[in-house]
Amino acid sequence: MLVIENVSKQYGNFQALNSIQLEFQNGIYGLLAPNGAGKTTLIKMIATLMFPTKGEILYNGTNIVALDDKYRDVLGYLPQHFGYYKNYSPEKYLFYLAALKGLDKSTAKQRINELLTLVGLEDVTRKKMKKFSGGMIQRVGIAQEMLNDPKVLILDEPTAGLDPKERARFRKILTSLARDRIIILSTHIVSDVESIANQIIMIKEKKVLYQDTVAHISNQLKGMLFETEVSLAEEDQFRDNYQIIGERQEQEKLIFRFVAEQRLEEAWQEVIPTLEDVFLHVYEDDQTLAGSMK
Ligand SMILES: Nc1ncnc2c1ncn2[C@@H]1O[C@H](COP(=O)(O)OP(=O)(O)OP(=O)(O)O)[C@@H](O)[C@H]1O
Repeated sequence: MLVIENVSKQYGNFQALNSIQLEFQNGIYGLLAPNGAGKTTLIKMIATLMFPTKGEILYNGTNIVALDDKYRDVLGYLPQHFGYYKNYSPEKYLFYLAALKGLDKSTAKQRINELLTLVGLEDVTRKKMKKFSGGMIQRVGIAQEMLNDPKVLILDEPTAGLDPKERARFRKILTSLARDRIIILSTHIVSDVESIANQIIMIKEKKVLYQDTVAHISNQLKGMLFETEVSLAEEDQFRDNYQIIGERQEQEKLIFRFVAEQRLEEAWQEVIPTLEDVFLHVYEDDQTLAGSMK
């Protein structure tokens, strides 16, 4: 088990995270927040690339800094951008990394074969990576992180630049890996984690706002989310009165999806809230969201 115990992080005078308290068991955790909320900071501390200003991170009860190499042996970390040799094939690249990690040749051979099959690259093991798509490179990244069979696998915005099909494939691979390890996936894209995460962690104003299941978090807006038709003449007033979460135009009418304390009009249709609705609701006033929606 991994525990983040009252962790704060300060960059000079700037506080990036404040009293973060989290617990991780085996399974997938989606760290979901807009850019700039502190995801990378948190992830770098879990990966021991940075240290908390206050508090500590414990793996099975011991501070990860004290565990040192023993912790790094069970850790896999895929950063936002990872370096690889374009002219290498995945097989050659993984052999090279396996040697650096001290795996013997026959263990490495078997493991690399298994991993390249797991990530669906078995037909291109000897092709140069310079010809690979973004999704294929990310799959090489996962294989690379899995070489030492980590018990804590951390991925920072791993789906950036992937198309929907590649994202779906990525989710499937992670699900297959989550049975016997902790997977922490940071993203600002709700659909990356909505269907696969056992728990979602949302950070707001430098603190943990939620650590809960998708269903429980979505329920936060139960009874408060509606859709209704609004004429163009009523549009401005409606926008002033309610938080609009989504909108579409149908013929001459606008259909708004919005939050209100309770149902005030017969015509309002109550709708079932999704994680995306809660995300948009929670981060509405967050200046960082503007950047993450680009
Ligand atoms: N080395 C640093 N010195 C000063 N401020 C920093 C440093 N690193 C990050 N920050 C600030 O801390 C805040 C959190 O940054 P962080 O990179 O953790 O956010 P994030 O949620 O991961 O966003 P992104 O996805 O854009 O990386 C931001 O306001 C950022 O400007």
